[in-house]
Amino acid sequence: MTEWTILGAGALGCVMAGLLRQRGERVSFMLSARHRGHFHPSLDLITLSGRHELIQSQPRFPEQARQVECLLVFTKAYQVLEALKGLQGLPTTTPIILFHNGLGVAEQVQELFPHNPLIAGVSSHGAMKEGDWLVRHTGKGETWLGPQNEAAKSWAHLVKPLAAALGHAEWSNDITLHQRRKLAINAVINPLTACNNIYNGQLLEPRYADVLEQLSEEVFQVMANLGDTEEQKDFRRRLQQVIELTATNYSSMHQDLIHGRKTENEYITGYILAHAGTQPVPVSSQLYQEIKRRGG
Ligand SMILES: NC(=O)C1=CN([C@@H]2O[C@H](COP(=O)(O)OP(=O)(O)OC[C@H]3O[C@@H](n4cnc5c(N)ncnc54)[C@H](OP(=O)(O)O)[C@@H]3O)[C@@H](O)[C@H]2O)C=CC1
Ligand SMILES: CC(C)(CO)C(=O)C(=O)O
Repeated sequence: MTEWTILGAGALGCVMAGLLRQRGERVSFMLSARHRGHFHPSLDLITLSGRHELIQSQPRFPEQARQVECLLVFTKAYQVLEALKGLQGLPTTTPIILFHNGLGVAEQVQELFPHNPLIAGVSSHGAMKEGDWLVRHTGKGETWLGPQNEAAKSWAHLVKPLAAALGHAEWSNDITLHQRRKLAINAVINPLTACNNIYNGQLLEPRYADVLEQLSEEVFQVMANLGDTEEQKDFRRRLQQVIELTATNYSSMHQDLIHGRKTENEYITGYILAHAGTQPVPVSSQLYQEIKRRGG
């Protein structure tokens, strides 16, 4: 049985580790230097039904990269490269699966590990960190995997154990489409909620109707120019659904900004700006600059 090594023991990485362990999968965590010399307690996973489950896993450090069989990367987009640079001993046959939000990182990972199967993952599970080694699974979602290079094309079988553990996992040969569709939602909800200091559901208040409309239009047009054939009404319906489903949540960008952490602005709204071409994207530009100005 393959051992899944999780790089990024944060909210989502810990929930995924917990779900895999619950199905009897072998799981280890590739930890950052700050965990060295510390006692590594069991992970306390609060399930969707509110039950606490203690999860045992194997701690590992970068010098053990040679032993990694399958690497699942759950760091923030801006942490991926730094975290992977420490794993130069990784066997060239080990698949690397990137789960961060936003786009633009995989190309750099490909340069760093040109021979490894490189897979993109898109997950809509919800996870929240409530303390040290204490995470809450806040929402069950879909998980899509797909190849980012030639070497990855023969790894579709990975979805079978993942589907058994996560409830859903599917392989898509057009994973970029899934990534862009998720990014489009994030590019509307995240910067608007972060800059206005509101939870997701407040976007449906009449005072945000105009800006929501303008930003949705900008993001939709950029994606359409990139070749996405989704109709605008379907995009708006999807957006509305996510806002309603996550109405009481603060978006990840809101939480990062309010806690003084770096955001994924560069990989979400930055991606929209970088791919706008000649299309004007004034709302995205303004939000991008505002988040930067506030240190995010
Ligand atoms: N949370 C959610 O519900 C969802 C999140 N996502 C996406 O998944 C990604 C992860 O999100 P989330 O789990 O919330 O983020 P977190 O910040 O909770 O987790 C990231 C983790 O990565 C670890 N990390 C950073 N650098 C390194 C390194 N060099 N070596 C080892 N570990 C490292 C951090 O550990 P340390 O503290 O030790 O530095 C941290 O625990 C993001 O891109 C997010 O947008 C996608 C869907 C849902
Ligand atoms: C879907 C959404 C917007 C939920 O808050 C999200 O993915 C995020 O906050 O990053």
